[in-house]
Amino acid sequence: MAEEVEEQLRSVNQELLQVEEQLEQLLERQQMLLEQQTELQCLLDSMCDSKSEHANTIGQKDDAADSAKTWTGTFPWDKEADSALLNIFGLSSYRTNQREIMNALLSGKDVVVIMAAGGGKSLCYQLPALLSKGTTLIISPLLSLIQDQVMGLTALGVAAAMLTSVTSKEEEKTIYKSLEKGEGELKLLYVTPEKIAKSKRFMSKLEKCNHAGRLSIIAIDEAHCCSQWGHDFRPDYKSLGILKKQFPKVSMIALTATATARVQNDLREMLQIRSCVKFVSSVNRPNLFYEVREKSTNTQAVISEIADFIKRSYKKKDSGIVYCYSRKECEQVAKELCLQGIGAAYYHADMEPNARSRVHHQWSSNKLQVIVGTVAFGMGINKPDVRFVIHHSMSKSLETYYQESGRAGRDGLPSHCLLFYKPADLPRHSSMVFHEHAGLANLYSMVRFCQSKRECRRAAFFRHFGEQHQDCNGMCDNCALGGDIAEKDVTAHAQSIVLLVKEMEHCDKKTTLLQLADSWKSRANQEAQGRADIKLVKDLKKQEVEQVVVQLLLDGILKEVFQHTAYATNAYVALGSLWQSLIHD
Ligand SMILES: Nc1ncnc2c1ncn2[C@@H]1O[C@H](COP(=O)(O)OP(=O)(O)OP(=O)(O)O)[C@@H](O)[C@H]1O
Repeated sequence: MAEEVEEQLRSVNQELLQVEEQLEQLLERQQMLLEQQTELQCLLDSMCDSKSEHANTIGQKDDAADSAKTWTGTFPWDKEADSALLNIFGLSSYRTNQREIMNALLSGKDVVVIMAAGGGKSLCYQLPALLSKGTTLIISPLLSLIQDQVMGLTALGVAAAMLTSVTSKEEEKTIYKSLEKGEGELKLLYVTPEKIAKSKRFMSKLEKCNHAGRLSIIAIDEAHCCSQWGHDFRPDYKSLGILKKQFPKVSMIALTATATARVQNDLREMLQIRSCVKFVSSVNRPNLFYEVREKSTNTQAVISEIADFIKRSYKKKDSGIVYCYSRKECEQVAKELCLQGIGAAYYHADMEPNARSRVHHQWSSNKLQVIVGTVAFGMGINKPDVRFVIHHSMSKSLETYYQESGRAGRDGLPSHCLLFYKPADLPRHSSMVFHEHAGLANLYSMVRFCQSKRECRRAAFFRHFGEQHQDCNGMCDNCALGGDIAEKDVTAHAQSIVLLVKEMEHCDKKTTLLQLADSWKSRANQEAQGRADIKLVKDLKKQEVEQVVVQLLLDGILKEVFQHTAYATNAYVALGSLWQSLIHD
């Protein structure tokens, strides 16, 4: 009798365990669906926004949704603006939306600008700053970016200054006098967001400047840094919401090259400019050719392929950038490229600032053909004639990749963006971004881009940024060469990989992505001995098995889990919530 009860108890316990497991899986699935729901709602909102913007152009009046068309007419400052454009900036005409943005801003509107890398965002606040009475405040995330801008403006004879960690006490005094008492001319003042977040003294001077009617415009550069959903969230940007509260009458302009619908909504919310005028230019860069190549597991072979590509395609030694994942890789790749006769030098955050700016300067002045950098070689690069950007490893998100590759061809001439991808690069990336908000989701969108052998690369960008599809004109590998793909049905392989993980989990064994691919391949080959139905396994190369595993991760059938050791975060593979449907299909 007791044995029977014990047996029943065991069975109930077992079923309870299964129920708990299923509950956990359902909760995860719920979380994933909730995130998707928010994402889709944002996308829908932004579509409605642009619909009402369109309605506005054909006659309906809606203050919150003005369109570019509203801002094309004649304005009192036209003459003065045209003259400053030519005589100060040396430019003969406006680029798309620049004039309209200026008109909206000078009419007292708050403005959000999404404009592709190299589109000419700076002019959108610099020109209005010169036409306005008083000082324009610009918040920008990086010291180097600020230094470049102030140097450029000063060379044009514009009264620009910055308040940063490298500003001398003397300069600071002059700037504060100008803000407080209007002494001396100060048209543009650049600060980092920390100044707004942490300096009460600065905020009180700004208050006085505004009180005297001398704070004309507030510009937020790289505004995607406001959003946790963006690829480069900066906590100090969170405090910028105070600006609209404190200076409600001062027009604000927020600018970025990349913002999904969700990021756009987020930054409008954060900056308290919900009823702003939005100017969204296309993310399309028609002159860039996008290509993803399979990356060899042999380090030397990858570098040789990069060197061959550069030597064969750019006989005139045109400028280029090679992005690497780590500082060590940067140094190694630069050294190898030099050995293969290419003028290259590395650039990363571990270098002396002087050495870094020397390398940057040599490259900018064409004394050096290739700069091999980490992400530290980032914002503020405005060399127009970069003919190629090569990624030795993928970026951590599609937005980051769009920005980095977008440094090619800012002059509008044909340029090449080449990315080397191998599935084995995923684990080190994922353990790096795991702690970031939406880090894994952003990384997976990058991996989807790399894994795809069919979809137009541009279409992936359009979808990601919620934009309508435009013709690629054969300017990506999948459109240009898409016909030659050999298809393999890997359903059976995928199912047996999932079963292997299930078995491992049952025995409480952990496995990394690469170990899993390895152990599955050797086991499957053993099983295949003498069995016709699983012969296919032998057809798969190791990289292809890894690709199948990665695809299972992207589809949520497998998931990455992370564990801390004393030294590192290790990524393991576990079963995701959809495994049952895969097994039972
Ligand atoms: N109207 C114009 N006519 C010709 N060139 C222009 C015009 N406006 C801007 N440019 C040039 O385009 C280049 C890019 O401008 P800017 O640095 O403002 O781009 P950006 O949109 O801020 O790019 P990023 O996001 O990469 O920083 C600069 O060299 C600038 O002088």
